Amino acid sequence: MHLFNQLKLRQKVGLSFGVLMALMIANAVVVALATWSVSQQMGHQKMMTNVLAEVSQVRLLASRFVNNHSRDAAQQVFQILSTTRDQVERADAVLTADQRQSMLSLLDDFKLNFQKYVVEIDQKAALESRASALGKYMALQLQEAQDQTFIRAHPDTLRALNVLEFQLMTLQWAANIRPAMGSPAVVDAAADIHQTLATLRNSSTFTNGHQRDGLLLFRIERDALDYLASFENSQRYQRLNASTENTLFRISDEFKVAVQQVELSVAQVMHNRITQVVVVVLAIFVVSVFSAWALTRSLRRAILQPVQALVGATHEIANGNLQARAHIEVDDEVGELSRSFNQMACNLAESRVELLDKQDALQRAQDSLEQRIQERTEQLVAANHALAARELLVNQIMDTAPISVFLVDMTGRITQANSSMVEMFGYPMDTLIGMEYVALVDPTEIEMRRQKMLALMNSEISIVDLDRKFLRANGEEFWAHLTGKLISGVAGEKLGLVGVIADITAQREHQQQLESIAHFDALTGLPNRLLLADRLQQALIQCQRKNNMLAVAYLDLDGFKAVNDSHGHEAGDDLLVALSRRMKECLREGDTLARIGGDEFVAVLVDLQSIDDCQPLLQRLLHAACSQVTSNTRAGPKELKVSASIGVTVFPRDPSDADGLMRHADQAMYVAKQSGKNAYHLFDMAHDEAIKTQHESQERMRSALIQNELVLYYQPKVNMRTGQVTGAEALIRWAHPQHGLLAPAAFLPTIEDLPVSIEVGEWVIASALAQMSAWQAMGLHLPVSVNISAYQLQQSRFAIRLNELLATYADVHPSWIQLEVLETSALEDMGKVGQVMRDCHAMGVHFALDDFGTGYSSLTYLKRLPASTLKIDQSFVRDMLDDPGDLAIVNGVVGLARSFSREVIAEGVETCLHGEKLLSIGCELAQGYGIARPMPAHQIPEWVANWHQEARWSA
Ligand SMILES: Nc1nc2c(ncn2[C@@H]2O[C@H](COP(=O)(O)OP(=O)(O)OP(=O)(O)O)[C@@H](O)[C@H]2O)c(=O)[nH]1
Repeated sequence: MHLFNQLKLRQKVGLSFGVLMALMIANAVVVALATWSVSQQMGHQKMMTNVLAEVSQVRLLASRFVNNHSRDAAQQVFQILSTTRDQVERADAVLTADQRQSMLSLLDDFKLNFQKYVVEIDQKAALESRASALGKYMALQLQEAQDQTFIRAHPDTLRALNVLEFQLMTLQWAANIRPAMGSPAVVDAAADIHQTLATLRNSSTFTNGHQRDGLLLFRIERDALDYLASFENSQRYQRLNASTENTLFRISDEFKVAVQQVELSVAQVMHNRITQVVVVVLAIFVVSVFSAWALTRSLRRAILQPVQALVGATHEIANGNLQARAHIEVDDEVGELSRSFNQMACNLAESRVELLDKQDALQRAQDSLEQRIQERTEQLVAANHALAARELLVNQIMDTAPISVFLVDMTGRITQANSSMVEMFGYPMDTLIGMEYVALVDPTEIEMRRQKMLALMNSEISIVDLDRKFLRANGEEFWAHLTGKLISGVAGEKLGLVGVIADITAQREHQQQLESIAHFDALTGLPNRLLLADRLQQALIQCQRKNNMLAVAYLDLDGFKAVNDSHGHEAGDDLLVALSRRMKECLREGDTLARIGGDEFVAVLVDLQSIDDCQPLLQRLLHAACSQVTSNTRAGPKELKVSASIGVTVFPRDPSDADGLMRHADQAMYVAKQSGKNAYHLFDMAHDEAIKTQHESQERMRSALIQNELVLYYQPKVNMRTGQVTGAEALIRWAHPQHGLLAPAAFLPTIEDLPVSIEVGEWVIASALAQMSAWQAMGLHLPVSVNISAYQLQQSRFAIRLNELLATYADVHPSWIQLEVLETSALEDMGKVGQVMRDCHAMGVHFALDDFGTGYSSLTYLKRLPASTLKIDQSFVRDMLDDPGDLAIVNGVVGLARSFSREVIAEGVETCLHGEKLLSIGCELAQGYGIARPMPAHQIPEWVANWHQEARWSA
């Protein structure tokens, strides 16, 4: 034990563990050996039991074979015998050599006897079979013999045969009864048969030598003897069987006894072995328990007692006795531990002193810290108060605003809201807080709005500003303006959104009202001009898409002013309202009726397939417009009635734009009015084109006047006889910027009878006067004639305007200007024109009748118009040398002039001959290419100075 104490703790534990392990292994080995030995014995015993069971099985099968000769049973017996033999041969551990030899010889004997028995049984079966066959054959023979005539003649023989038959049957019967085997009955039956056969042999028939009968009887006898011999032999085998059977069962009994003895001895061995095992195991168990107890005791002394001493010292130190020490005199780890512990206790005592010093310092530091905390806390409380006051203020401001202000976190839930939001949406504050913002919008849009809001939060867009529909708690929808802005924390991290919602329901209603006012007529409620323009535009797009037609009907009430004037404005209003309603009723869905002012309406008729489609609608409109209406007049309610004039244009036959269609419908309405009212008129495109062209020409000519593009050329007029230049005809030319110098025929017809032609005519007179004034200033006094159209001459203010122009150029004497009246056939009111000419004449102005002779009423003009000169048309002059008709006319005109005391001048003098001829007729005044072509004004003075008549003219 002292030695054990000297060991280290680790060694003590290792040693104890080793001893315990050795004991456990020894226990395990003993138990394993015992188990193996017992199981061996049990195996032997089981084998013996098997052998015994097989012996019983062999007995059983052998008995079955004995009883029913079952070939299967015999086969199994041989099989089991062979198995058992193998087992016995291999059982050298159980059986002694003698036992084994004796068992094997018993088994071999049994097998030999069983084989013999099987052979005997087979032979017996063969004999019995033979006896049976012979028996049947005998019966047939006996039947044959009994049937023989001769036998019937010998009753003894017959009787002997009958007896024999009976005896054979008896034998048969006796043999078939197994208990009777070998019994006296069989022996007696056999003796009787011998007796009967002897009787038969001695019978007379047998002996009489009737060969055939004798042969038959002899055969019967022989067969009967054979039968009997077979039978007896089978009986012998039956006896052999019985003895072999006995031998068999005896051997098997002996074998069984031998096996049982072996089994008993095996059981005895097993019992002895189990007893030995139990004793050994118990002994080892006791040794183990003792060893464990001894080891535990040693360990207790070596470990527990020092540890307890250490624990005691620890408790003492824990209780404040830092002088306590553990007194342990062992050399192991516990001893080391106690020494370390004692050292630690010393250190602890020293540290404690230091600690107390430090604790004092710490206490002082803590006091100062607490004071600082106190001060800081007071500051924080003050700051919190300020913050709370500020928050209160902000909340009050937020709650005062009539708008919803709220905060939304990054998941889209409302985290803060003002009281206006509670009022606006009708949710209690605690429901609003935590609610998803998107629950406030239209439920069908929730998912889309949620996605958009989350996208906004994760985007760079910091603010949204839009109008949107929201939903109150009671399900009521309302329009509001939403402003949403991303909010961030101090570190720039996104915190969510701040939202402001302002209810704009009233604003929108006001806006809708304004829109309504802007688009609808206040009196009738019909669309106004603005909305009409929009609808017409849309209708045109649809019409082009559907490839059909639409009509624009411009409707103006007839005589509406009279209603106002006679019955008052209110009555007029009533009438407008009632007629608007009726007219609207007679249109189709899709058509538009608009009031564009006063008593003017426009209907847009859509989806027409042809122009004819609009006629029934227009008829209905006319009918509705002239229906009777009861209106409140100044004199009380009265039946009033007006009618309407409608102008219609149809798109795309009229391919104009919306404005063009309106204008054309208006023009057509004007025509309807002109044609007697209460009717509709379809706009005429060709007519419109003509007017347009006329208008353009007029505008172009005005522009030419303004741009000074018109110029006057002058063609000299001469006296061919005297060689005097008598004047010049002013001929207009257009110095067109693109087309060059244009003759009057190129542009005057386009402005014929248009107001601009008057302006051009006046310009010609004014320019000629200006030119005359200029020439005069140069010393050239040259009378000038200008052409005046019938249209201009018929203007009521012509004389006045001429006077004004003459007054402008006062230095030019009126008698120096001559007006050549063109197109005299176009003069409508001869009396009026005559008066104008006389008025002009009174001013000193002379007239010439141009192209005289071309019109068939020229003579009337000559008679009634106060013209001092006749101008022979150049067409007659040019051809008079060849055409006697023209010459006759020229002659006639010259004669007329002379008769009426008028001057005559010929134009179209192209050659010297023309001049000669005219002179010969008596016409001295002339103009034409033969004299001079028309020339610019600046060339005239030189030409006048240099011109000389043809020598032949003066002759
Ligand atoms: N009662 C009423 N009269 C209006 C209103 N607006 C315009 N008027 C009058 O309607 C009349 C329309 O004038 P016109 O179309 O020239 O009169 P009208 O007698 O129909 O002439 P025709 O069209 O040539 O047959 C004018 O006297 C306007 O003063 C309105 O809102 N109410």
